Amino acid sequence: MLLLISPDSVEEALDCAKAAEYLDIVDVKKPDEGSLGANFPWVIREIRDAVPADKPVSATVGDVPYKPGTVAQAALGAAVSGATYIKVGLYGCTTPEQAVDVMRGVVRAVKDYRPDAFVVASGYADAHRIGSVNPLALPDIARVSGSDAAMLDTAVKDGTRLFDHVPPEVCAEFVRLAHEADLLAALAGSVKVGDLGTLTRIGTDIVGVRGAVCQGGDRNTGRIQPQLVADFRAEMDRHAREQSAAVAAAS
Ligand SMILES: O=C[C@H](O)COP(=O)(O)O
Repeated sequence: MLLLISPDSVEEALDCAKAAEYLDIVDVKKPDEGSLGANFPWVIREIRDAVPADKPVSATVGDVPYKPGTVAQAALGAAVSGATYIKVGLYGCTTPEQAVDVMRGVVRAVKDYRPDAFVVASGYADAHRIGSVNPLALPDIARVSGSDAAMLDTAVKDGTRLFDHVPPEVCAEFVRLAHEADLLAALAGSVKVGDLGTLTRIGTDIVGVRGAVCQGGDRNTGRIQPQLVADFRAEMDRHAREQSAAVAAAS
């Protein structure tokens, strides 16, 4: 499982850089503009310059409306600014057809510019609260649009968490559908260390976190702490070892 960490500024990205050996992807966002709020192009560029070259930089394009042209242009902006993972939060899409429209535009805009870029179609575990597409529709939206990964995060950061809205067995189905479509499955939403056993067991490919590695567990007022990133990774590695041992014992 890969660890994606979301700093909200160049300063926090520098703290991520101190913990670079423990994380896999640095994800640029602007939490005060929403769960997948987009940051400025110059911030993406500065963060790209600040973190080690072998760590991919991801950028969120926003909690986007159903406006395929607008979103495609914004996604290209993130790629031009140095992001190689482009994450789109399909907030304003109420049907899978609308979501596919948006993601097709993003895939074309991004991959025409940079064929090796990685496009992530993100929905929301708490989609029922915002009238957005059903979480289990995301793998097919990603497949049909030519995206590389399907993701779930939470739209409303009010202390409720991924598993409060999409229980583990439904997350497992999400992962299964993504793998069946040859996509990576990414899960986030106030994930805590205690969730790592389940996320590992169901085969999650990427776990995205912010709050869990911020001081006091607070994604808004706390800053990312390199030691908390190291601790989180240690738990991920422990669960991965236990999972491998269990699989070996069962075979
Ligand atoms: O993409 C990951 C998100 O930033 C998760 O943030 P969170 O762990 O505070 O919900």
